[in-house]
Amino acid sequence: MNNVFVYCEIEGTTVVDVSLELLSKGRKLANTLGVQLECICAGKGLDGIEKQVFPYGVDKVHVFDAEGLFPYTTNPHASLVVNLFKEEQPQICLLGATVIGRDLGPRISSAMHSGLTADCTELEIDSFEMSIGGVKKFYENQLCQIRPAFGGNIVATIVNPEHRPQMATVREGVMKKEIVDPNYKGEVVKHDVAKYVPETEYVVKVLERHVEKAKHNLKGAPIVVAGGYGMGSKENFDMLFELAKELHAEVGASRAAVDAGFVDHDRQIGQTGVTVRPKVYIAFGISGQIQHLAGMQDSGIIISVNSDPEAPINAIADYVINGTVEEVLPKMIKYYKANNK
Ligand SMILES: Cc1cc2nc3c(=O)[nH]c(=O)nc-3n(C[C@H](O)[C@H](O)[C@H](O)COP(=O)(O)OP(=O)(O)OC[C@H]3O[C@@H](n4cnc5c(N)ncnc54)[C@H](O)[C@@H]3O)c2cc1C
Repeated sequence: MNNVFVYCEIEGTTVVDVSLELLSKGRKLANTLGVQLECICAGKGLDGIEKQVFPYGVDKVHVFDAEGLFPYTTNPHASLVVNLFKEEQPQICLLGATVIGRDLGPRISSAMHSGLTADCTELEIDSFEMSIGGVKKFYENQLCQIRPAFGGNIVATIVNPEHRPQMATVREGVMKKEIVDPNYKGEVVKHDVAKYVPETEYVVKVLERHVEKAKHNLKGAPIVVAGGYGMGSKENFDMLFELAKELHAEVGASRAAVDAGFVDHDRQIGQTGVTVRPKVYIAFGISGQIQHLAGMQDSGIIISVNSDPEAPINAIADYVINGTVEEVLPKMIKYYKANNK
């Protein structure tokens, strides 16, 4: 009872990355609280699904396996989670900030009369004194849901001290996926789906599905070369793609570069884009606003190429090249081309 729960999103019969990342975070939160980590896997043909989640330290996996639970539709999944939560009374529930998580999360929180913080960038356990309705109280071991607010101008810590479960969504790539023990063994509970999902909830039937293949591997690339508004043009971005080819890297961008039409939106890095953690991140003409840093600050080595020695990104960079992209990029391409021969 009062454990930490993660709703695992399943594509076919595979638990998606964002859910595995949340299991890793959930394990740490559960350890701090001294409780168990449980997860929900709902879909079709889920025999052996537990093998995918146990290495992340899951103590109990709730399996709901039935025709009609894959592909995801809102009502049956909301119904099974809410009915399970009424029995289990979790204290925390984490979901991916994905299309599914954004659809499901509010329905669960509304049914449970709880709160939900979307797009958290960090989750911590803390205790504090707080005054609600003029009454001061000490709240122990609360989930602190941290995220940028007011257009990214402040970083807010949101708490939900009076209601349970404390619910948060997190975007893919924000938390780190970490195996606790490849041989970790928990308990598998196979639920009778009909007990949790009345027949009347199957109101939508998916007739056809089209899953787009990712055009690039920005999230998993060991080296990312990213361009900002300082790149100046789409043509200069072509040089970035040329450098990326020599370095076996992927090309990323700031939102200003995307908005200027220099590069496709799916390459945007940051708070409203992809989160990356490459071994090496080279930022060309990126100033380093907080929303951009949110998506790359955990990179191994950060190199900044900027004409402004005072650019904020230089403060977190390991190496700074003070110069224009027009000067520096051709030299780097020439150097790596010569060395790759
Ligand atoms: C709610 C919200 C969400 C956001 N989400 C994101 C997000 O996910 N990702 C993101 O990136 N931004 C995001 N932003 C926008 C963010 O605030 C910044 O506006 C943006 O990151 C700036 O991009 P930039 O650094 O490329 O451009 P600028 O801030 O204009 O910086 C350009 C830099 O290039 C340098 N420069 C200029 N010319 C040259 C040259 N020839 N050679 C070398 N250097 C040069 C300049 O010195 C400067 O440092 C968000 C904003 C809001 C309000």
